[in-house]
Parts: sequence; structure tokens; C-alpha cells
Amino acid sequence: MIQFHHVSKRYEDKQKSTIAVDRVSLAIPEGTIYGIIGFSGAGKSTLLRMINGLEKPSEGQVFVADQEISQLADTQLRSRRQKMGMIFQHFHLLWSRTVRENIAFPLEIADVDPATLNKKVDYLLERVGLTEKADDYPSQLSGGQKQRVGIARALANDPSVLLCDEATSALDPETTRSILKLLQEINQELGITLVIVTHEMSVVQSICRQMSVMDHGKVIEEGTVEELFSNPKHPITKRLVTNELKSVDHVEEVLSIHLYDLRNWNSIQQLISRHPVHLQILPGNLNVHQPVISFRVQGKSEDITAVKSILQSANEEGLSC
Ligand SMILES: Nc1ncnc2c1ncn2[C@@H]1O[C@H](COP(=O)(O)OP(=O)(O)OP(=O)(O)O)[C@@H](O)[C@H]1O
Repeated sequence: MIQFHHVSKRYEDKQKSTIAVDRVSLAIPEGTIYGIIGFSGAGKSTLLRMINGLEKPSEGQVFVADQEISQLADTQLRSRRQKMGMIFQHFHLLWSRTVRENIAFPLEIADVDPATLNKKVDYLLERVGLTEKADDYPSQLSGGQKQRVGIARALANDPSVLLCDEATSALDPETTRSILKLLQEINQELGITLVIVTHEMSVVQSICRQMSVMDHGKVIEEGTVEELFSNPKHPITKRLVTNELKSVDHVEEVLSIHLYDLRNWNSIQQLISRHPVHLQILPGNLNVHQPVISFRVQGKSEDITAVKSILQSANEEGLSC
């Protein structure tokens, strides 16, 4: 379990003081895949970096498995950090070392004997699908392959937690899917807790179980991914969900419905709201003699089909013409 108790982080310099994280209390269960989302500058990375002590809170406490990270002395923190892997948007690989040497690096730091080290690196190369690339340099790899090296390196010391800071933001959608699949397998096979910071709702939607939304340093909404996607309450969450519905995975259609009795619109809308679609009523179509509502629906094609059938049965049941 990772816990934040009333955690704040303030950056001070001579000119100004910035509150990056503002009184956050949060519990991330062990073994889960947890998403932290929000717009740029919301405080996501700062919150993540407090889990492995790369940042210290100005106030409050951060616990990982009942150990107060924010109170550890430097040497204790270094050894604790070995059990918390981290991957980054721009990979942070060592460019003068081969793939094999990059993966071996944390094991060298941990003073692992050469035989165990080689065995471990071979296993990790195979696990992330890079055995063939072992002697290549990072500059010879694609973005997805570089992130696979990052993941293998992060797993070298058998971490219990893997922190992912915008790990797929520099990748195309296809490569993103393959990296997310790998992360999901790692979570299932090794039971590692994954904390994923991203501004891409599609990432959270595809692999996270629980999530929180941050804005101006605060956690403004939290819950299961299903809850927050189907019934976002905070305006920022709604905006994030709406933007996501415009993403490549979703389609858009303009539908119309004729309503003799406009009061029925509320019951139809209630039925539609059970589906995660974004619905925008288009102006200018309401006519007193033949009322027509036209609206733009964005969502997955199966949800749009469901909306169409709701409209169709509304017609058949005489709710509309
Ligand atoms: N080392 C620092 N010194 C001063 N201010 C900082 C520092 N790191 C972050 N900040 C500020 O803290 C706030 C939160 O930054 P943070 O990087 O945590 O946000 P974020 O949600 O991860 O944003 P992004 O998605 O753009 O990375 C921002 O206003 C940022 O400018």
C-alpha cells in the first residue's frame, strides 16, 4: 500500500513560491494499476516522485508498505529506491552503453555477482522481447524498443513498485498499445504495483483499475476507472473525458430524433447516459411544428450503436414520431 497523508510540496525561490502538490491524501492498494491524470502542471510528476523520495514533501507523510519514505536517511532511501523502478517519457538511457549494459547497470550498482547478473539480464532481455538487440546501442532502437530497455532496467532489482512517468507519451498509438500490454503482463505475472502518471485518458482507460484526477496540486476526484469514465463529476474530469472521446479510438456521428412531446427527451437522455458517449445537442433544429433534436455523439462505435437503438425503440414506443 502506498499512502499520502496530507502531503504538500512547495517549490520556493527568491522570486516566487509554487505549490505543486496541495494537501493530498491518497491510498494506492498493493498490486493494483493506478492512474494519476490531469492537465500539464497539475502536480502529477511531483506526486509520483515523492513515492520514491526523488522529491521530499514540504508537509505531510508518504508511506510505502508502512515505511515512511519522507523520513528515511539518504543511505536507507537509496536501498529502498532499488525496490521501486521508474520509467520515463524520454527513457533516460545511457547512450554510450549497449542494451545489455543498460539493463545490467542497476545490478552493478547493487553489487550483484557477475553470474547472477548475466542470468538476470538474459531473463529480462527475453521478457521484454529484446534478446536480438542485446548488443545494440540505444541510438539504433525505435522508441518502443528504447522504452522496453527502460522497463527491463526498472525491473532489474525485483521492485515491488513501478512508477511510470508519461511512459508512452512519446510513442505512436500502436507502440503505446504494445508497451501497455507489457506493463499489464508485468503487473499480473509479478504482482508489482504500477503507478501511472499520464495526460492520456486512453492509457488510464486501457490498463488502470483505479485513478485520481489532479488539478492545481489537488486531487479533485478519485475512484474506479469505470466510475470516473461513466459518471465524471468534476468539470475537469468531464473535460478530460470529453477530450478523450475525440481520440482515435472513437467515432463521431450526427443523429436526429423527432419529438412530438419534448418532455420525453429527459427519459431518453437518461437511457443514453448509461453509455460512455459524449453528446452535444446541435443548435438551430428545434421547430415548434415538427420538433427535431439533432446531436453529435462521440464514443466507441458499439456505444453509438446502442444509442441508435435507444432512439429507435423510443420511436417504436411512441415516445416520438
Ligand atoms: N523543481 C521545480 N522547481 C520549481 N517549480 C517546479 C519544479 N518542479 C515542478 N514545479 C512546478 O510545480 C507544478 C507541478 O509540476 P509537475 O511537473 O508536478 O506537474 P505535471 O502535472 O506532472 O505536469 P506535466 O504533465 O506538464 O509534466 C508546476 O507549476 C511546475 O512548474
